[in-house]
Amino acid sequence: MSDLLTVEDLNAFYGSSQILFDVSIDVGDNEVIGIFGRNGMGKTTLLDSLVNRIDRKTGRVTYRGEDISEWSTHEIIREQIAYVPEDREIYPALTVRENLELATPSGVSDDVREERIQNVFSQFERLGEREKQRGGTLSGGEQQMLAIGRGLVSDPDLLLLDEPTEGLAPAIIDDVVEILESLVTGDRTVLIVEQNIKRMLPLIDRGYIIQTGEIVEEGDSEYLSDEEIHERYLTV
Ligand SMILES: Nc1ncnc2c1ncn2[C@@H]1O[C@H](COP(=O)(O)OP(=O)(O)OP(=O)(O)O)[C@@H](O)[C@H]1O
Repeated sequence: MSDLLTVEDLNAFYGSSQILFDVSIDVGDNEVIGIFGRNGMGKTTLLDSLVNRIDRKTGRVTYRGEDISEWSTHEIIREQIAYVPEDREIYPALTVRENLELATPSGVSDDVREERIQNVFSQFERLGEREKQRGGTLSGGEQQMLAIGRGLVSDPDLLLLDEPTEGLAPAIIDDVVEILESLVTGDRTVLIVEQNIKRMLPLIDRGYIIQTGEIVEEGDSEYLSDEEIHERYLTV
């Protein structure tokens, strides 16, 4: 399997605070990778660093063999890397369809845009049924679906998902896990950041655990299912 994304010795800073320390990870083509850790450990900062939404960083980020460390966020997103942030960033006053239309990259023809929106609707039927409903009136799970749909209309080669189950009621988490299951089957490459390791383990191929900005464990889903690891790094 070839590497799609490689991160080497990443150090990330907000102002004078260092948040990440020598983080190295790799993501192979078609792999589903998890990054797990408690609140405030640096998971979001890692994703933000990949797309350069951060004050300052050192280290190297390579995508398809090309060094993208110094690229702007806009240039990185244009390379088919879609980022679904934790706060979802949907437009509450716009309809589901308008949210999806706006997220489709400019330069895509009307036909292709429509095809991609229809693909999202066939993957997430509930969104199709609510096509004309405003984003802000959707349930938490549906808003997460829409946020992921907004990522998918760029037809990404790599999807970055920040805490898709964060802040959702348990029944809605079930829905989101189901959405993620349908997302990770097939040939998609996904990097998921989560606290909820137990729900994510069945979905991922491999994962990393991050503790105060450092990678402290890595392994396949079987290795990461060890309760001792959960107690040490994940249970609050
Ligand atoms: N914009 C910022 N300015 C300064 N410090 C920040 C900023 N964003 C995050 N931090 C700090 O960086 C550290 C890591 O935060 P980060 O959001 O990456 O953690 P996380 O593991 O994603 O946790 P959470 O689940 O709370 O999002 C925290 O101490 C946080 O306070």
